[in-house]
Amino acid sequence: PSTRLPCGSRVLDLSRPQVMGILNVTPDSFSDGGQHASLDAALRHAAAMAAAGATLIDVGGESTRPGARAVSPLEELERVAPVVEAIARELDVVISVDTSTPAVIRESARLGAGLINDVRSLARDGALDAAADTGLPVCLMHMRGEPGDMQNDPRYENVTEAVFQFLSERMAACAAAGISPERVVLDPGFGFAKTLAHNLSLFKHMERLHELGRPLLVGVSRKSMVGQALGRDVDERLYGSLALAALAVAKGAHILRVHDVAETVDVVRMIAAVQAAE
Ligand SMILES: Nc1nc2[nH]c(SCC(=O)O)nc2c(=O)[nH]1
Repeated sequence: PSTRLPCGSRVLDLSRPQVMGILNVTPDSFSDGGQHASLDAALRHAAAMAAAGATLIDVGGESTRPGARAVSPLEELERVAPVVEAIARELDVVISVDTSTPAVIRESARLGAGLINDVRSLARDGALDAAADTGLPVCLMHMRGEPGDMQNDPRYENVTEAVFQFLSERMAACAAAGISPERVVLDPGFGFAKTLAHNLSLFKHMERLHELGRPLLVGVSRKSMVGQALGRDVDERLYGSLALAALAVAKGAHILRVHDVAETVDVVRMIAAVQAAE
């Protein structure tokens, strides 16, 4: 695939791995404890992540951790829009908006977002058209069901093949809606409708997804797969998250969605130093 990804007014250089900093603007986000609910705190956090080397900031107004309660489109818009507008004004980063809501997709694009990141792969009514109309790239991610029920005994014959098939189908749906494959980024959806065994197997066989011919985005930072594999609480998952970041880069991932930007940037730079050697 081309190593350049146009993201609105900016271009992302995917010839090297890019780090996407997570900015939760939800009152119940599991790892930030909703501390970024206020706009200036959110902007300060985004600025710190950009300074640490994040080239994308992922703004999410809906917590999609297992069991999270639903948020109304208006409430989601009120959380997200001011933050997108402020970051677009203040920072030189690609703004990714983590949303499934057509109104938020449209308004965020108008305010300067450069990437639509929908964990539901534009399944909601109007989402495909909204994303198509923005002209922005979109990240499609594998999930089954909803955050409220997705962890109720998920089963797969072969989880990697199921993810491959799902992403292939969603890319086709995008193409049919006028979103060309060149605008698509793919994501295995770690932690969404998957057991630990599913997450580990999917990670092990992640290279299979390169056969779809699109950049890969990987989000495993501080997730339960690290917690369950190591027996660590959410604020003790840095080392496990960095191990997975390194392995994802080794497996050809293009974008890493993380909480701990500075640490992950050093992992990426160290790997790049070795790969650049004679
Ligand atoms: N594209 C993409 N978007 C995401 N949004 C979340 S929210 C849950 C959490 O951060 O634990 N995860 C992901 C992910 O893995 N990929």
